[in-house]
Amino acid sequence: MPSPKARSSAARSGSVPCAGGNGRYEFVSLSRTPPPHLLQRQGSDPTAARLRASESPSRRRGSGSSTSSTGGQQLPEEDCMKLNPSFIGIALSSLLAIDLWLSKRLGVCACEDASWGSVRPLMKLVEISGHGIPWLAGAVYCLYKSDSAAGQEVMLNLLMALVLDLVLVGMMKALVRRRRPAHNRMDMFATFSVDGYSFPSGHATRAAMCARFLLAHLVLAAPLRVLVLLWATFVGFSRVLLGRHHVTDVTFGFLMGYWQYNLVEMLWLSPVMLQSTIGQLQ
Ligand SMILES: CC(C)=CCC/C(C)=C/CC/C(C)=C/COP(=O)(O)O
Repeated sequence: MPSPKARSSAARSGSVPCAGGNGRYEFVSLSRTPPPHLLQRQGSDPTAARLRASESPSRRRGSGSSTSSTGGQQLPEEDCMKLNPSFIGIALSSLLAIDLWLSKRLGVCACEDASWGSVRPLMKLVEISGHGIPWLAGAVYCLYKSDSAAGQEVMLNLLMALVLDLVLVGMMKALVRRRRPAHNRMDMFATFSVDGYSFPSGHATRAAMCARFLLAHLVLAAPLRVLVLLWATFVGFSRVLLGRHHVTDVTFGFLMGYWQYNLVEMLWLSPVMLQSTIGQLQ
């Protein structure tokens, strides 16, 4: 075995230890051509195979053929590519690892025994405030009760926005099929089958979209506008605290909800348009 000192100097010089035929370790430089006796052994040595695989693609291409020939062994190019992860691949798996770790650390209300388990009932109230059913019921009730054409128009479009949100989030969840965090307890009120999936958070999309909708179409005093923004933020944050979602599910949910409001504005249903559509149908 090399001494720790030998190992650290090897790391500095860009060389790696490799088991020699007599059981002793020898050092091979990654930047220089290995001596012939080692080249021969690399053909069947797994350590050497890893070294070849981690060689940069440009160096491999430099060999002038679609196969790398080292020590007389022909190695298919695709095999090397599989073992040599791209920068984007490494960045994505690092982000995923941070996401899993952070989501687990923040899931402090995931059950009653968790560190903030006592506030779980309060978090579940926040969860209900962002659920689809109260929002749909509220929009239908306000549409029915509204006696002005402008009020009816706004409520009709809110209803359309809520249905659009359910459809888009359902499609996205079915497409991505990311599992909810392992520490989540599936005790949610009224869910669809796709709600078994985690990405994106439907509560976060709805909170972001409805907050934008209310701020744009209701005349609210400044403290109420701040309250709407705080509510939307808290709904998203509570998803992670309850252990329902990963941080990235909520972040993406907010972005998607923000964008969904743009779509609602584009598809805005006006009374004139509705009348002409109904006229065409008759
Ligand atoms: C009228 C009707 C069919 C309403 C359906 C409303 C409904 C069940 C919405 C699902 C809301 C929900 C549980 C979304 C999941 O949110 P995440 O934040 O956990 O993704």
